[in-house]
Amino acid sequence: MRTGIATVCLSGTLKEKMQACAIAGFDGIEIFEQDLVTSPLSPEDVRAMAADLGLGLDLYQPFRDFDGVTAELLKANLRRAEAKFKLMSRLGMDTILVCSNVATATIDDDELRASQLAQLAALAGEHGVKVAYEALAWGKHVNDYEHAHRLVEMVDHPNLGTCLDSFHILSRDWDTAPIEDFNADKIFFVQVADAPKLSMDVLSWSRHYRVFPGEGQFELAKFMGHVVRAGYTGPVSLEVFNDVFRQSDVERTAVDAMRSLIWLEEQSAKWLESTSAEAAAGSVPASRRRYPMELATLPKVSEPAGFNFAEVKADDTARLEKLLGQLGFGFEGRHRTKDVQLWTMGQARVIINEQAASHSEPAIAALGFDVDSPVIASARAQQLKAPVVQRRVQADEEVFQGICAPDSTEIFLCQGSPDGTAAWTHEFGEGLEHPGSGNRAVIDHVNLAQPWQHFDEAVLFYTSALALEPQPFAEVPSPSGLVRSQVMQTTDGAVRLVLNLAPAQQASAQQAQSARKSYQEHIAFAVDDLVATARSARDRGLEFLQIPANYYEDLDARFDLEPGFLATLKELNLLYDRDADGEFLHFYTATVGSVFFEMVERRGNYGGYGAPNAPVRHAVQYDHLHRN
Ligand SMILES: O=C(O)c1ccc(O)c(O)c1
Ligand SMILES: [Mg+2]
Repeated sequence: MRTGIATVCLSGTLKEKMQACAIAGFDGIEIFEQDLVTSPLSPEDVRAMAADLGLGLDLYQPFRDFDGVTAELLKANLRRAEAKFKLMSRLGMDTILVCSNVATATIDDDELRASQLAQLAALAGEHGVKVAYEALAWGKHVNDYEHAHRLVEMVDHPNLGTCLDSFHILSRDWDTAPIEDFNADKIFFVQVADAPKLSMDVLSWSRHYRVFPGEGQFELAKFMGHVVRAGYTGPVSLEVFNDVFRQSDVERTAVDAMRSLIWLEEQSAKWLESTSAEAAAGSVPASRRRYPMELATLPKVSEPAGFNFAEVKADDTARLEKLLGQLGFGFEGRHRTKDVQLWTMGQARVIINEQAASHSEPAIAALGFDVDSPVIASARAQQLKAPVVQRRVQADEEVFQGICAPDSTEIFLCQGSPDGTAAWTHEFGEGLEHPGSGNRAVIDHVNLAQPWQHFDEAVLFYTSALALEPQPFAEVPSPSGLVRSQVMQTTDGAVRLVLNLAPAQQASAQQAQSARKSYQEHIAFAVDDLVATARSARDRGLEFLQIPANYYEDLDARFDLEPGFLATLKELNLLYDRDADGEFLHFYTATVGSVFFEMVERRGNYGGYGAPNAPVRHAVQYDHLHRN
């Protein structure tokens, strides 16, 4: 698959964008007119620079408001087009994108449109240029890709084809299956963009909220599958208008973009395989049909089987130790060579890193996941451009495969074991009898704070590298703003990550210096009997997050709880939720540095996180932060 990206996706000057695209490994780019017009580089400079960088200049765009106009306007439009064709010859480019008319079209007549497009194609032919006609979702008369394709077929000129842009097609919910029957020679270009499903006017949605494939909710593998089956072999190019990406670090965004295409390529191959197997079921055995477009695949991984460990950092290590002890964790000792401690409760393993926490580091420094094959999982992540974590290891210590997540949490791919134990724990606590409390517990979920400019990147990272499935996101009200919360989990719920986009902080001078510190992160542990766990923790002096009395009144109103049970919840600062599948009890500890813990009990098949209680938690924590 030939990969591409439009310069409009990125921040910086044309030169910076081109360099970042080359570093990220793109085959080619689309030059957005604005980027050229505002550049000090001459067209010849751009052409030479692209050649030096090994970047193809695959598409010049956009050319607007050409078709369906009066004879007078057509003349002016053809003149305007010819100027661009001449410019393209200096750039060494051969394909231009022409958008369906959104502004100046006054005549809604396919015969007229076809004759005007035919004149454009003839002129383009004289300049060796190919015109890719694209139906914008908000085009005045042409806003459906099949309509654009029909016009191209009517004109039937070798210099006129269509551009398929997934956004314009999927935002309108058009069926993508008819693409398969398109004549591949008439598809000149393919643009891909994903987007969250939003209800707003489609132009605003398109210009501000597009994201890279895998970061939104469109069925892009299916779209691409149809394109591949049509026999298309040209560039597959990202065209993502996004307010955040346009102001983020250019090289980093280009890598995120490249990751999305590598992932999409694999997903498209999978979609093709699964749908051709379906079609062939019962008749000929499913053979892998070959298509003219070669689709690369990645090392295959299945979902992680569980959390292997979580590693936390805080300035006040002693307070962290105290908190874990009060929760019922046992101290398993220090590492033989590193400044870390191991605490366990059942199969929940927490490492306290005693190195001073820097303000730019996340409170949850590392997470270990149980996978079938750490080497294969690591190879996959690296092919998806995940940076590798370098950690010192001694000769006799377990070597972990580590990769770095976008929020700089280190992700370790660990060998899972059938009984849930971990071999590396022997490196801790020489001479110590293992004093773990014997209570059953596992890491239930981990809540990670995401810097606002890397949220979408994180969703794609965990989807593509770790095979977690993004759930529809929620917005949780908190005193400092709405917190966007996105659950990423395995099908069986054994691994659940909650990504939180913290609202911009109204930072005091001190907080501004340590912006990261105001993002809190937490680890939740599941136990069998939450009330008993809470009572023991209280007896050991645990500092619970104090829940306001109003909460319990509201709880009673909503659920009509048995009075004794309600009194127990209130007495122990427990939170409660119930849905059709089961019940959920949980409590939170006070925060140390920027990390806190949660204890949960899931009853029945409750699969959520106590979302209705999240605003209470945020409000109480806010109160604490601003009181101290
Ligand atoms: O928003 C636009 O105007 C616009 C321009 C060019 C494109 O290829 C496109 O998809 C949208
Ligand atoms: Mg487009």
